[in-house]
Amino acid sequence: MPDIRKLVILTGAGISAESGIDTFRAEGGLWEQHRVEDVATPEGFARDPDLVLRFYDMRRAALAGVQPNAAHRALAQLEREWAKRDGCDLLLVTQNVDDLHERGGANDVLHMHGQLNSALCNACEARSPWTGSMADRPPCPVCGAYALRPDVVWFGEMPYDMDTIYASIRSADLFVSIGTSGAVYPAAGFVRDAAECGAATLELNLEQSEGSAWFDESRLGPAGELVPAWVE
Ligand SMILES: CC(C)NC(=O)[C@H](Cc1c[nH]c2ccccc12)NC(=O)[C@H](CCCC/N=C(/NCCC(=O)O)S[C@H]1O[C@H](COP(=O)(O)OP(=O)(O)OC[C@H]2O[C@@H](n3cnc4c(N)ncnc43)[C@H](O)[C@@H]2O)[C@@H](O)[C@H]1O)NC(=O)OCc1ccccc1
Repeated sequence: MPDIRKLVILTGAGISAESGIDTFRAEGGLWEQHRVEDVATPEGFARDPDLVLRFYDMRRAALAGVQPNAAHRALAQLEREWAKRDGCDLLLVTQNVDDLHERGGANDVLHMHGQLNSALCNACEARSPWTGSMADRPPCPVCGAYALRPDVVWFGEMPYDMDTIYASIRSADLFVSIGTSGAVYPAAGFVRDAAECGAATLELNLEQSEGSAWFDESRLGPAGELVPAWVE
């Protein structure tokens, strides 16, 4: 990648599939087990907060039983190499709320849809590292209010750090998408934004996605094989 200086990488649930984390739309995936409207919307939280808090407690607890895979580790290695190259920028943005990029060795990961290991207080808006349960309604560690919610972006809510993401996409030489179905916006629109700003675009995915037509190149296969091969 000699002529690439500005690189943006977007990841989705597919990069964590080989670690044993359910994807969303696969057979038996998360959205088959739970109605999105009930567990991943502000309205669902208002209607039945216990159901939502238990849903995220279950996913948070499951994190302890999984490990990063070769794809996570390869991106961490790329991050280290890229940091040594003068005038080169790498933005690693993920839709995933798991912590496998960081446990795979990556330091600078932008979680545009939030993180399971973080609590958001609806009273003081503080964010607190969180690894335990939230269903037993603990108080906010900052203001003491009983108003904690999972620090994740639900449908209808604005994703995090969109200005940073769009600024990087606008100046990118290469946009790479890994393990995402291209079904959820605004993330699903990034490839089009990048292409319109003149970036080359590459997709690494198990199968064709809803956005495949927008990529210059699509390599199909498991991320655990495709990503280390691409990074090499
Ligand atoms: C369903 C969809 C049509 N709806 C939306 O997109 C909505 C509404 C909307 C907005 N704009 C639109 C435009 C058109 C239509 C609709 C909309 N979007 C929103 O509400 C967003 C907020 C969306 C975020 C919701 N929260 C999530 N997650 C956090 C919670 C939680 O995790 O519980 S979304 C969640 O689902 C998405 C799942 O997608 P994937 O990660 O791709 O997973 P999926 O299972 O679908 O696919 C896996 C892929 O991996 C591949 N794979 C599997 N195994 C492997 C393997 N081993 N190797 C490689 N690949 C593999 C498979 O082949 C597959 O392709 C991810 O984004 C994930 O974060 N907010 C917003 O728009 O705010 C206003 C706004 C306006 C302007 C600008 C900014 C904002």
